[in-house]
Amino acid sequence: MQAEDINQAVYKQIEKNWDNIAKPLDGLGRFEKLIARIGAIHGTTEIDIEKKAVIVMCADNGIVEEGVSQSGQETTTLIVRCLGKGQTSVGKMAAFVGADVIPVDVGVSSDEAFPGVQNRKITHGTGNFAKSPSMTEEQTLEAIQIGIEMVAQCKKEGYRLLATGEVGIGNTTTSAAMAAALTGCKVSEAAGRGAGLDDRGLERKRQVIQDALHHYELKKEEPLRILCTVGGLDIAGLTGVFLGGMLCHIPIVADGVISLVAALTAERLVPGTKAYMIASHRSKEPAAEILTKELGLSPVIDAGLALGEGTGAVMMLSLLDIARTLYQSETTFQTMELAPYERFSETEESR
Ligand SMILES: Cc1cc2ncn([C@H]3O[C@H](COP(=O)(O)O)[C@@H](O)[C@H]3O)c2cc1C
Ligand SMILES: O=C(O)c1cccnc1
Repeated sequence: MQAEDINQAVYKQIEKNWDNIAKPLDGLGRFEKLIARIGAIHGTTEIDIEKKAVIVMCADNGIVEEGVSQSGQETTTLIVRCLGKGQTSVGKMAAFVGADVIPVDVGVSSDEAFPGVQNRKITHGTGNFAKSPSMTEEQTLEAIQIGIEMVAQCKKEGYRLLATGEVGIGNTTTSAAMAAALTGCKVSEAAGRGAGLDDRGLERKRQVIQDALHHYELKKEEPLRILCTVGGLDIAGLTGVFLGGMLCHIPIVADGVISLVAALTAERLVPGTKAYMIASHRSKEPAAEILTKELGLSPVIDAGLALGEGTGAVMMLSLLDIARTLYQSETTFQTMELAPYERFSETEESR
């Protein structure tokens, strides 16, 4: 599979349209480029991001047995139960922003039927990668397929912009392990406190990841094996969402470290997929910065967010909406009877 290029002619036209808005050239900074990229992905200079949603992949992680999270595994079930009713952080924030929340159970350990959550359960939580690989290749591919299908379904339903989120206690451990394996960075540079781990816990988390990476001898060039071995069903599902964005021409706004590790996995599986990704924020988890650098993405919000569920991505949806409002507005040099700025040098680098 190869990623299709985004529409460069549309991108350039949107850049020009921005210059016609009565403001300093490039005054809206990276938002101008992001709106241009959204239009280029959609293939039109008319930016329509009215219908949007956050897809929240939910799954349990066997590695929690090793004491790598401040919370117990049962917490995932409690959060997912509330998520389906719109009662968690992402539900409240998405309602404010006008985005739908689409929660998907790809592997929560309990057998509970969660109203408001799509049941695509592959298995009841993953294996503990300190003892055996998290998932089989079959399970991993199934989760990726589900992510792609979710985006294809959203496309059919008229969604124009999607964001990623997750719920799964222990998933900052799977993410840090994957980030270290995919980039070759040190475990100490990748692993953070997740949802509030104390000093001893953080030490244990680093050791567990270190031991596993030593044991499995994962190579950077094996993204699928890395995902199967130390990843999780939520990350695999999100990898599918990013691939789906590229296949269906829908921009995907990435949340924090868990989403970003899925984003890098998607890019490694199908180079070029990153053109369809938008980074939302600079997560407090240290691996996030390494991952965005590797992807060449520039997160916009820098507020020490460490919440997950897709909350940072949902905040970014509202910022994109604000930028879009100005782009589509009548605040042009013509309507304001002002002379437009002129670009003296039209070289690519100067823009
Ligand atoms: C009450 C609560 C609500 C959450 N919502 C998202 N997360 C976030 O924290 C979890 C990952 O952190 P770790 O790897 O340290 O377990 C994920 O579920 C993530 O979405 C939560 C965590 C908790 C405790
Ligand atoms: O970066 C994230 O997405 C994150 C950080 C801490 C806890 N949960 C998620």
